[in-house]
Amino acid sequence: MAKSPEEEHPEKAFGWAARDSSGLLSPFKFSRRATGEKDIRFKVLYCGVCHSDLHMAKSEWEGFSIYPLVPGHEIVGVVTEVGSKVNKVKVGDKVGVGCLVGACHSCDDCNSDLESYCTKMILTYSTIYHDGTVTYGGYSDTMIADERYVVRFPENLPLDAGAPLLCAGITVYSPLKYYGLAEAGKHIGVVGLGGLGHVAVKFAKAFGAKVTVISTSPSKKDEALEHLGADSFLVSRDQEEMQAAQGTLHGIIDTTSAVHSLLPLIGLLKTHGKLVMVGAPEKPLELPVFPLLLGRKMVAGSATGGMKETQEMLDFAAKHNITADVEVIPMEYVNTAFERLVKGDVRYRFVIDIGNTLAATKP
Ligand SMILES: NC(=O)c1ccc[n+]([C@@H]2O[C@H](COP(=O)([O-])OP(=O)(O)OC[C@H]3O[C@@H](n4cnc5c(N)ncnc54)[C@H](O)[C@@H]3O)[C@@H](O)[C@H]2O)c1
Ligand SMILES: [Zn+2]
Repeated sequence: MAKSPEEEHPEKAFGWAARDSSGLLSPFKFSRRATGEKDIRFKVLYCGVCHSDLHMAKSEWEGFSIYPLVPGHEIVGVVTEVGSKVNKVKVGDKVGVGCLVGACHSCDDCNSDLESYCTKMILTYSTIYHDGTVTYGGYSDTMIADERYVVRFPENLPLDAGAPLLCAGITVYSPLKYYGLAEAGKHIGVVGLGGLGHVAVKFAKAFGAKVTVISTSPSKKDEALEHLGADSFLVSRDQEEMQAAQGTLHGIIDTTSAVHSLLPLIGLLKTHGKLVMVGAPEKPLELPVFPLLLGRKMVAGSATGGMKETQEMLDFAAKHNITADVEVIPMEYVNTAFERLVKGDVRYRFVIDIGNTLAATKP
C-alpha cells in the first residue's frame, strides 16, 4: 500500500492544503524528500497567492488537481541545505521557486531552456514527481527542488514584494519578449489589472513601451495612471472609448481569469497585432475569425517561462526596481484571501507571510 503523505519521505513538512473542490484550505502534515546531490532545500519565508492556486484548489481546470493539494508557486526563502553537487547557491542565500520543479531535460524544449513547454514538465504542486510522489507547493514551511528550478533572489529585491515575480512576473515578461512587444515605440494593452496585469504594466513601461490598461473597473483608473505608470486607461464596457481606440495596439497581454469576449480586444489591435492570452479561464472562449483575417492579426498563448528566462526576468526586475504591489497576510487569512480574489478585491497580490505566521497554525 502507498505510504501516507506524512510518511512517504524522511523530512517532516507542514503546510495548508485543500482536501476537495470546495477549495477550502486547512493545516496539513506531510513530508519532503531527503536532499539529493543536486537538490536545494530552503525555509519558506513568503509565498504569493496566484489566481491559479484558486483555480487548482477548486479543481476548476478539469483533471489537474490532486488532493490533498498544497498550493503556492511564488515561493521565496533562505537556503538551509544543498546537495553535494550544487554550486549555484550556498546555505543562507535567498532563493525562489516558481511554477516548475521538473521536466525531461532531453527534449527540444528543455534543450532550448523552455522547460515550461516540455510535455513532461512537472508543476510545483499537484503533479507526480520523478519518484512517483505528488508535488506540494509553497504554502508550507520548507521547500526542496532540483537546482535547475531554483533561482537566485537578487539582494536588493524585497522577498515579500518580489515573490510574485516568480509566476506573475515571468508569465508576462516572457510573452512581451517573445512576441516582440518589449520595445520602445510599441503600444501595448494589458487586460485585467490583477496580479499578472499590474506587473505587466510595470515591465512594459520598463521596456519603454506605451501602455494602455483595459479593465472592467473604472475605479482602478487613477491608480493605473498615477501609480502604476500606465499611459491610458479604457473601461471595456465603454463602447465610445473602445471605439475611439480601435486599431491602436501592437499587442495585448490578456490576463483575464474568467470567460470574456475577445471581439472588442481584437478590434483594438493594429494590422499584424497580437492578442496574447496568459489568463486561463476554465471554459473555452469564442474566437471570432473574420476580425483576425482582416488585419492579419493573431491570437496566441504563453505559459510561465523557462528557468534561464526566469532568472533573467528577476535580474531585470532588480535592476529596474520592479516589484509587485502586495498585501501581506498571515497564513490563517488564506481562505478569506481566496474569497476576495474571486471578487477581484486585491491590490494587487496577496503574499502569505509564511515565515512568521505558519508555525502558529500547527495543530
Ligand atoms: N499562462 C500562465 O502561465 C499563467 C500563470 C499565472 C496565472 N495564469 C492565469 O492568469 C489569470 C490571472 O491570474 P492573476 O493571478 O493575475 O489573477 P487576478 O485575480 O489577480 O487577476 C485577474 C484579473 O482579471 C479580472 N477579471 C476577472 N474576471 C473578468 C471578466 N469576466 N472580465 C474582465 N476582467 C475580469 C479581475 O478583475 C482581475 O483584475 C488566471 O486565470 C491565472 O490562472 C496563467
Ligand atoms: Zn501563478
